[in-house]
Amino acid sequence: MTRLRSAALVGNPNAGKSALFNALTGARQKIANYPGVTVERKSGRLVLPSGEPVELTDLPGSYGLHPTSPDEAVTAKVILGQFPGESAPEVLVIVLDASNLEQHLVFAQEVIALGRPTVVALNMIDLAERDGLVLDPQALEKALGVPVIPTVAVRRRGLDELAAAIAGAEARAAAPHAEHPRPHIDLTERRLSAHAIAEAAIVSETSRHRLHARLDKVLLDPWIGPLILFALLFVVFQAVFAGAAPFADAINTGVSALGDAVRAAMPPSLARDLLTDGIISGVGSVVVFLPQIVILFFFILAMEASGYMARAAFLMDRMMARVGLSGRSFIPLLSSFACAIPGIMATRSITDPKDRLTTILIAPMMTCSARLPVYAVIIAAFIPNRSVGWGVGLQGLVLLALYVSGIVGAMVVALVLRRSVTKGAASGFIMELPKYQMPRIKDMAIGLWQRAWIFLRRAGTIIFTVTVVLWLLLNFPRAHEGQNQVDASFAGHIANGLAVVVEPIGFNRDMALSLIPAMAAREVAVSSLATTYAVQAADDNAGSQQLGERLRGSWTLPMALAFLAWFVFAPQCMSTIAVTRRETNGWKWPAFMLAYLFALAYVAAGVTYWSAVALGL
Ligand SMILES: Nc1nc2c(ncn2[C@@H]2O[C@H](COP(=O)(O)OP(=O)(O)OP(=O)(O)O)[C@@H](O)[C@H]2O)c(=O)[nH]1
Ligand SMILES: [Mg+2]
Repeated sequence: MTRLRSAALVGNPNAGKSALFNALTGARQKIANYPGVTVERKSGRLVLPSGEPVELTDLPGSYGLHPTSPDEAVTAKVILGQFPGESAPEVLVIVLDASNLEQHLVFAQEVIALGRPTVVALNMIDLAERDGLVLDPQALEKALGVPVIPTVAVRRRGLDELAAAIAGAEARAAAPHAEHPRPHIDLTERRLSAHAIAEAAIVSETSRHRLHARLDKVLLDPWIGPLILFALLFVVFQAVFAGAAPFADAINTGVSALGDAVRAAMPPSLARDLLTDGIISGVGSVVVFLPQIVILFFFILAMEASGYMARAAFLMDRMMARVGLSGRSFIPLLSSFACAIPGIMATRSITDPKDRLTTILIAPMMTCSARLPVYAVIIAAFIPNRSVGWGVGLQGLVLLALYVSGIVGAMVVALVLRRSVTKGAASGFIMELPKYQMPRIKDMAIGLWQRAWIFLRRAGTIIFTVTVVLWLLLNFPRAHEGQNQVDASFAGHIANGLAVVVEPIGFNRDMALSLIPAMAAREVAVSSLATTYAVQAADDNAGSQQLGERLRGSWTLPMALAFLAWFVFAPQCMSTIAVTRRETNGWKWPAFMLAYLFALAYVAAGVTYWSAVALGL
C-alpha cells in the first residue's frame, strides 16, 4: 500500500484557500468574502492526475509563522509539523490573491524560505483582470523560485495544472539537493522584496477601482453607513415574515393533513397518539419555520459573499470600541446569528485573549437561528399581522426588536465585563476589507441548501428525540378517570416543581415545561409546547387546533412577551456550553456564562411581564 502523501494550503486570510480546497477535494468547507472564516484545519483527499491520492489540508489564513492568535497558531504548527504524532505536510501550496499580490507575498516569502517543496497558486486572477491588472506568472515564478500556477478557484480554472504541479513538487522533494533552506529574511526585507516582486510581475495596471472606492465612500460613511446597514437589517426582518408566509402556510397545511391522514388510517391507540400528538405535531411545528430560516440565510449569505459583511464590521468597530471590544469581534458575533457554536469557534481569530473571552461570553446573546422558530410562533400568535404605516409590518418590527434587544444586551454586558472580569486594554482593529464581488448563484444555492439541511437534520434527530421523550413523560403514568393527563404525568410533576420558580415572572406550567427540553435545542421549546397542547387537547377532546390558537387560548399577552424576553437572554443549548468549555479550557467560564445568562433572562422576563401587566396589555 502506498502511503498517503500530504499537502497543505497556506496563505493570507481571504486568499481563496477554502474555495480551492473545496474545488480540489469536493469538500464543502465554508467560504465567505471576509478574512478569518476558517479557524480550524480540515483535511480532504485530492486525487493527482496519476491517480495517486494526496491528503490535502485547508488551513486558517495567516500573516506569518509567528502566530498572534489561536487560529494562526494552528497554521504555524501544521506547517512546522509541531502537532504531536503528525509530520509536516510534504508539499506546501501557497495561495496568493492575485489582485492583492504585494501584501500576500510577504507571508509567501516566509513560507518559501522554509525550503520545503512548494507550489504557488496565483488565485483570483479573474478579479485581478476585472480590476485591470495584467500579471506575468513566469516573472513571479522566476522571482520566487517555485512553480506558479494561475487559478480561479470558484470557476475551477487551473486545477489540473495545480494538481500536476503538486505532483511535480513531490518529485522534487525526493531529490537529495532540494533540502537547502534559503537564508532567512526578516519582515522589513520581505516587505521590500514583496514590493519589488509584485512590481515585476504586474505587467500593466489600469485603475478600475474607482466604482468600488465610491461605493466604499458611501457605505463606510460614519453617518450614512450605519443608516444603510440598519435599513438593510430592517428589510431582512420584514422579508423573513412577509416572504415566508405562503410557504409556511403550505407546510402547515401539509403537516395537518398528514396528522389527519394518520388519525383516519389508524385505530385509536397510544401508538397513534405518539405519531400524531408527539411526532407529527411536535416535529411539524418546527419544520414549518424552514422558509423563514432559508430567507434569513439568503440575506446573510449574500452579504457575506458580496463583501458587505466586512464593511458592516468596519462600521460596527466604533460602537464596539465604545464597549471595549474591537471590530474583530464582529464576525464571530455575526456568525452567532446562525449558531453560537461556529461563532464561538470564530473567536479564534481574535488576538487579544481578554477580547476573545468577552466575545465568547456574549456570543449566546446574538439570536441564533434556532431561536427564530420560538420567536416566530409567539409573534404569529400574539402580534397582530398589520401594518404600522408605509407598508411596514408590525410582526417584522417586533422580530427586529428582539434581535436588537439581544445585541444591546450583549453590548451592555461587554461593557460591564471589560471593566470587571475581563479587564484589559482594548486592542485596535485591523481587518482587510475584501473586494466587492457579485454573489455567485451556485455558491448561494449550496450555502442555502446546507443551512436548510442542518435545520431539517436537527428536526429529524435532536428535536425528534426530545419530542418523543417528552411525549412519553407526558403520557405516563396514565391518568385515572377524571384526572387531567398532564397533571398525572411525570412531565407534569417536574413542571410543577419548576413552575414555582418561574411563576413570579409570569410563566405558567406549560411554559416552564418547555424550558427544560429547550436546553437541548432552542426549537424544542416550540415542539414541546405543540406536544403538550396536543396531549392536553386529546385529553379534553378539544380536537385538532393549530399551535397558535392553542397558545392564544391559554396565554395572555404579558406572558407571551415575558416568554420572548426569556429567550432573548437565556443560556443557549448544551452544545454552546460544551464548546465554551472547550474553547476556554475549563468549567469556570461556561459556569459563569450559564449563571449570568439565567439571571439576566429571569430579570428580563420578569420586568417585561410586570411592565406589560402594569400597562394593561
Ligand atoms: N472571483 C473569485 N473569487 C474567489 C476565488 N477564490 C475564492 N474566491 C472568493 O473569495 C472569498 C474568500 O474565499 P475563501 O476560500 O473563504 O478564503 P480563505 O483563504 O479560505 O479565507 P480564510 O478562511 O478566512 O483564511 C470567497 O467569497 C470566495 O468565493 C477566485 O479565484 N475568484
Ligand atoms: Mg478558509
